Amino acid sequence: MVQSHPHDLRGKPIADAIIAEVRRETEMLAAAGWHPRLLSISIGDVEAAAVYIRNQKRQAERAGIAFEERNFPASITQAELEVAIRAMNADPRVTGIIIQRPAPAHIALKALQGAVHPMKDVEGMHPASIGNIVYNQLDLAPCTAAASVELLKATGLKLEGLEVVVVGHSEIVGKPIAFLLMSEGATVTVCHHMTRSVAIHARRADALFVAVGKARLITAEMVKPGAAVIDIGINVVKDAEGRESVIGDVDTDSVREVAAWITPVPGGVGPVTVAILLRNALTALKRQRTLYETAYREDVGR
Ligand SMILES: NC(=O)C1=CN([C@@H]2O[C@H](COP(=O)(O)OP(=O)(O)OC[C@H]3O[C@@H](n4cnc5c(N)ncnc54)[C@H](OP(=O)(O)O)[C@@H]3O)[C@@H](O)[C@H]2O)C=CC1
Ligand SMILES: Nc1nc(=O)c2c([nH]1)NC[C@@H]1CN(c3ccc(C(=O)N[C@@H](CCC(=O)O)C(=O)O)cc3)C=[N+]21
Repeated sequence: MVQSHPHDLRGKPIADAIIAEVRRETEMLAAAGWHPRLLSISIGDVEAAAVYIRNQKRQAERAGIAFEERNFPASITQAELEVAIRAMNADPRVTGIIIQRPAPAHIALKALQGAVHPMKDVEGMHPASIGNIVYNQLDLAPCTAAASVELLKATGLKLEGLEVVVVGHSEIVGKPIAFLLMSEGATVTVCHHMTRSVAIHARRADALFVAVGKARLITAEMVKPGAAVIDIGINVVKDAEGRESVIGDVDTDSVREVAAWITPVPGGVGPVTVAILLRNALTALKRQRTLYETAYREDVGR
């Protein structure tokens, strides 16, 4: 068990609160005959994603959402997968589709994500969903990005005018975080591998988001005293005895002395990411219900 520190901004209580709220709503929907059900697609060896899939399944069940895993052989083609996804799109019993990473090299994940119907895009990764966050419609955002912003909100800091720095600009994490924060009124600086001095930018930040995938990239002297630090990185490292452990992108022990809040890894962004996925599933189900009820309104089609 990892010890909790006074400056730690823990994800578990935030995730639990989101899941409890989702459960309350799924129970009401189920009573009206609307049963949320997620399908998880994994391709080939699932070892690297096994922990996340297990967590997703366990939390989905707590939230009153059915969760089914479909593992396809590594030899499956892109076209065959797209056919399978289209069948899930057309199946009214499927609320949402999750495409687990990593996938074999011959699979183009972006094209697969694009094959998921936007109404069933619970991961918020379809180009239409990404486009919506640019247009300030934030309710089906990419899970990890939304989770990171949710953690910042839990500090109670006012986002309007807040100086925020995001390190990393990937499509699934860094860029969506920047868009979400801009929508909330923050002043956002985005750093990446060509940024001349990440340290100079990072030190000005009231809130620092780090999504790079490099262990201990962010050290204490790069952090403004009193800042909130949201560590999204997941890195497997070995100690001197060869024991493996998971750490983030932030040198947590030194940064804890400077920051007012820091998200631990594990136990920070990860659990909230799963909770947001489930909240997205609820959002998707409610939209599907509205669509159905609109299409079959009495005054339509007569
Ligand atoms: N907790 C969670 O739910 C999730 C955690 N993750 C973790 O977050 C991390 C980032 O994931 P992801 O965004 O997918 O990774 P990518 O590898 O797609 O992106 C990494 C980003 O970091 C930038 N970068 C690389 N080196 C530096 C550097 N020295 N200084 C500043 N920026 C740099 C890259 O810039 P450029 O493109 O210019 O090279 C790129 O934008 C990983 O550790 C991943 O495991 C990811 C998803 C979910
Ligand atoms: N399209 C897509 N969507 C994703 O959501 C996505 C992805 N790609 N690529 C990989 C990352 C990783 N990810 C995590 C989810 C949960 C935990 C999680 O639950 N972590 C817990 C437990 C970890 C543990 O038990 O070791 C924690 O941090 O405390 C972590 C990481 C989602 N990802």
